[in-house]
Amino acid sequence: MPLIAIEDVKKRYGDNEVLKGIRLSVEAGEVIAIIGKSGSGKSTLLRCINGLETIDEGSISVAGAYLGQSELELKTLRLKVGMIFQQFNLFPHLSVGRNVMISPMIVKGMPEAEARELAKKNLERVGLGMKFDAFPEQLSGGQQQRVAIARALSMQPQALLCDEITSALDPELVNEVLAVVRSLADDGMTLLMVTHEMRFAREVCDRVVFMHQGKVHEIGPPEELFTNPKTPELQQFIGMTH
Ligand SMILES: Nc1ncnc2c1ncn2[C@@H]1O[C@H](COP(=O)(O)OP(=O)(O)OP(=O)(O)O)[C@@H](O)[C@H]1O
Repeated sequence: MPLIAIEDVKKRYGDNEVLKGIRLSVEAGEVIAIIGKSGSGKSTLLRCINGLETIDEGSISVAGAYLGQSELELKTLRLKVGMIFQQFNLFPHLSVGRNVMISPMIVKGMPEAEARELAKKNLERVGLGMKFDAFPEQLSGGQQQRVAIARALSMQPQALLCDEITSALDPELVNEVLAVVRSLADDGMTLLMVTHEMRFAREVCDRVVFMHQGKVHEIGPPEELFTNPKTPELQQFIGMTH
């Protein structure tokens, strides 16, 4: 059974059908890049998987739990799936360590000492063990995004959804964040990434999903999609990104 099963998902905003029947199965440990033009529905798909948006038709399940409409089901789902955004959204008035500790304490009722140990471990995992007591404004954008990754990891998710997590960074800071994502992939984390980093998609991802007008237009291993795109839409998209 796949870790994430997306079946015939449709999503509308008013008359605008943004997702037009998405089917996608993600196995545990898979790393998937989602690419496509602006407006093709990439972010909406991630937000639906995390339960930030409701779906109009179809079903989404994560580790056997279905994304239903009830608050309890939503909460269960959100505990299984972490999400990282383009903006880091750290609490400016809390130390880095507290930023990472706060969700497990509040959402899971984890005792403070345990949350502190977990935060230390996850900050070390993203190379920021020494920044535990620093404040977000004292960090570079790349470091802040790595804190956001540590914060997502502190919820011990079964999958991480990354929505253009390097797009707000200066070019010289992109690689340090991608290196952390690469190490998570090496450790077996299931990752779904909306990304414009085609080289990263090629090197790190097991499969690439090309979305076009609310549908999965092409899907396959990166070497296949990038070297031998089947549709004119993907050929054009690849041409644009080179
Ligand atoms: N909250 C919303 N209300 C109304 N329409 C929305 C909303 N969110 C997204 N849309 C519309 O849904 C479509 C898909 O948007 P989405 O952000 O998923 O695309 P995307 O492929 O992620 O694009 P980008 O690469 O620009 O982020 C767009 O036409 C957008 O205007």
